[in-house]
Amino acid sequence: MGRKKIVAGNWKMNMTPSEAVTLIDTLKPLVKNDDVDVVFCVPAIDIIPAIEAAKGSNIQIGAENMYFEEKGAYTGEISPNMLTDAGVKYVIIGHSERREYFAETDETVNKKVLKAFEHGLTPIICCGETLTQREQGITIDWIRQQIKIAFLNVTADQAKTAVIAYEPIWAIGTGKVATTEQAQEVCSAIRACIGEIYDEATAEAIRIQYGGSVSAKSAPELFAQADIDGGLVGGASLKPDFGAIVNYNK
Ligand SMILES: O=C(CO)COP(=O)(O)O
Repeated sequence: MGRKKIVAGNWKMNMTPSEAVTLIDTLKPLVKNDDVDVVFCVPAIDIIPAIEAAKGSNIQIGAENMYFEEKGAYTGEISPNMLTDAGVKYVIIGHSERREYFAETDETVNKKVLKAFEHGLTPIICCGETLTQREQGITIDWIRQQIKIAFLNVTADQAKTAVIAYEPIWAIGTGKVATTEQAQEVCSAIRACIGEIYDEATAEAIRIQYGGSVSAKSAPELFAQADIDGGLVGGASLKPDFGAIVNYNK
């Protein structure tokens, strides 16, 4: 049994609530594809209007981040309960921009991943190397470390339902997409690492996305790779192009 593809948009810090509704109305008819799970990860303030706007479509709404505590004195943070109560199913954890600008670490990523599973949220767990790391030949070592810490104390049953997004930092927002071979090589190493931590069945079940300058042009070849189960799309998820990316196989 094959893994179902999953294509997620990461809107980052774009779209006001009213712009979110307009964009979803525009994209709704373009992102129909029974072969693909379609997720729009939107800013927290857009979640409620986005869920309303996406009703009756195949679009699921995700969050871009959440905190790892249940509630309390954490000014500015969003709790897992707030997300599930609003109808959110997916949450991006540990995006490289969160790690770079908001001091997230492999350890906080792990806490958030555990908390997401506790609440029945599917985490989209991000990993990726810098250009320097790639040039120094330590990409696979680095990614394995990120994965091993992110999955500490995660059970095999939980891991089977997780999504991992491999996003080379040098390919994000740069128009520099990793070559198909580079992307497949790392996604295959991630699957092997999951196999080592858990077992073959877990490695086969987990879904691994590629992210970094994914476009309507690059998506078909990327998503056809054995270990690439879809994409996490930034810039192109804000445009009608996203419809073509979701329909990469048509
Ligand atoms: O960071 C990304 C998705 O999370 C990728 O962004 P771009 O598609 O804009 O390169």
